[in-house]
Amino acid sequence: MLKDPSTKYRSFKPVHLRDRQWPDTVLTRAPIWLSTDLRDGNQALIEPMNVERKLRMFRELIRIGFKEIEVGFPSASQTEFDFVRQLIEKNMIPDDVTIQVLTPAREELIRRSFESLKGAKRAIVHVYNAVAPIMRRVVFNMSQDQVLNELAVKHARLARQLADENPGTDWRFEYSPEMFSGTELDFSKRVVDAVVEAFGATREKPLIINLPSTVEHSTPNIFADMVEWMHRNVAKREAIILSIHPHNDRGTGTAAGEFALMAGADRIEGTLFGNGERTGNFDVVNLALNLYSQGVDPQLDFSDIDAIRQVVEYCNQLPVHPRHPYVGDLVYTSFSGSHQDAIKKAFAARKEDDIWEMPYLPLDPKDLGRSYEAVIRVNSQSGKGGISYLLEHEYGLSLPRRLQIEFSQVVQEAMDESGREMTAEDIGGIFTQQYFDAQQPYAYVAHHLVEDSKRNEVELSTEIEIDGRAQKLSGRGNGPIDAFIAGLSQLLGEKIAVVDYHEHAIGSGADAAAATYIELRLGDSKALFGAARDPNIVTASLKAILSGVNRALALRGSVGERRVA
Ligand SMILES: CC(=O)SCCNC(=O)CCNC(=O)[C@H](O)C(C)(C)COP(=O)(O)OP(=O)(O)OC[C@H]1O[C@@H](n2cnc3c(N)ncnc32)[C@H](O)[C@@H]1OP(=O)(O)O
Ligand SMILES: CC(C)C(=O)C(=O)O
Repeated sequence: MLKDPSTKYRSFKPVHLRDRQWPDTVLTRAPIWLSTDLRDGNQALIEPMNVERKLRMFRELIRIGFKEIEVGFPSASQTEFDFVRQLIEKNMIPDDVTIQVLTPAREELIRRSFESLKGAKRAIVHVYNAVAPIMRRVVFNMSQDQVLNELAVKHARLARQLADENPGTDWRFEYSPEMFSGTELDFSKRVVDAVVEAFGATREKPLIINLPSTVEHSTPNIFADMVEWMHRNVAKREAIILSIHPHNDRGTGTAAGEFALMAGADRIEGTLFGNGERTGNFDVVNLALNLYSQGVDPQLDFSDIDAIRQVVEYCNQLPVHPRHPYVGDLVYTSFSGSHQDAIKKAFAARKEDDIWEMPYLPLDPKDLGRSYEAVIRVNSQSGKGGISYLLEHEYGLSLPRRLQIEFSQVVQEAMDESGREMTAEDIGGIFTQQYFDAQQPYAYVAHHLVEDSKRNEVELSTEIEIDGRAQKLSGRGNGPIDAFIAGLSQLLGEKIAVVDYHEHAIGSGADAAAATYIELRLGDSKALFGAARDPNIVTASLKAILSGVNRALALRGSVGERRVA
């Protein structure tokens, strides 16, 4: 019988931390950020960045506001080495930015890394070695004590010594017990305590201890428990800047990062949009904007997020997914009808300085340089709310509710036929064709209005065309609409009843026009709308009536039977 294949896996173990504090913590300030786009991100690319792409990324990271940037792995290749040299020799590192380089705990590679940093004003040398049982057993064939002494402590001392031999640079150090998330906590603590001593870290000159979930293999609360355990148990917490470096193998890298900061970490390493090994590194943009959406200044500038995405896509030669948090093409877009309706109503109710409270939109797209136009898009899942939102935002047409319902059926039919998404332009085109252009067979030409103030009435003379032939009409009434309806009813030989009337201005000043929507009933037909726009408000009303009559006749299929006086 076949064995259940899942039995080859082992579940992760909980951490015994009964009085854990992190679940009740709220993040109220930005962490220290380190971008590792140029190192961990770069080492995961199909084609690693050349110097030109690395420079482009470096400049973008500075523009965004990163103050610590891991610029490479200079002992890995000449390109990596040359890039670090170029930054230093061409004086390209701003005074408030510190570059960092990564090196394994291996003598020749540490020496080469120091060589690459010659002449730097400031630098962080980041040394790592794996500490997990699997690596001790199958890669190093070393005991815990050997890993601690022969890899970690020995190379920490070497790095310290090389720094002392090059006093022209303001050196800082970082140590990562690689695969921390898969290592016994008491062993990680032993290694960290020993390395803190080897570097001679103090409160004044702290060591960055970076705890990676090199591979994420537990729920994010477990990683947070491990970080809190370290935060509370390391011997010299005051001499440590506690950093974390989550990956995203289980899809919970962001949660792991947030929880670990709540658990006591001061600093976090990640990449823009989460590029990195396998399913990626921790996504800095994701956390920064999560903080921002809670009213916390992330100290990083994502106000033109699409421009940043373009640079990242160019440098990494990898696309960002359309549903990627905060940046994807579709993340501020609502297709479903009830969502569109709620967004439309909330935008209408919102005042300029209100707290952002918007259904289905956790963050104001404008803050990231995105526009509201993309918020609502229309397909077969959409309803009247989205359709009328687009007409209002793109064309300034504010349809009355019953016309919204009537028009959404017209759009639905068109969509069922085409089976594709409708753009604002498509919808504007359908509305124009259905309502504004409904001037056949009856078309407005001119009118003359005389007010009879004694009788409180008006007399309206109108010239229209019927299938291109001129026709004069006249009528009296309590206003121009009433008077026109009287004349037109006589011409048609049918009663025209006005059910509803709405009018509003579009634009202002010399370019202003009136938009008029009139719901009417021709004879015993069902009520429907006509609509028109015109700089003259009376003309707009008369055209809207003709639009309604023409639409009613077309619907009835009785155009041929109309009576002409
Ligand atoms: C989780 C992380 O992201 S860590 C960063 C990983 N990033 C990278 O590896 C990208 C850049 N790396 C490289 O360019 C290369 O791998 C280098 C320069 C680091 C090393 O290259 P090489 O010497 O050719 O070794 P290789 O790439 O095969 O790495 C494995 C070797 O390093 C050894 N090694 C790793 N760490 C150590 C250490 N601290 N001390 C001694 N040996 C070590 C391994 O045991 C293995 O040796 P073996 O081949 O004798 O079994
Ligand atoms: C070197 C360390 C920080 C690393 O990249 C990892 O463990 O993922």
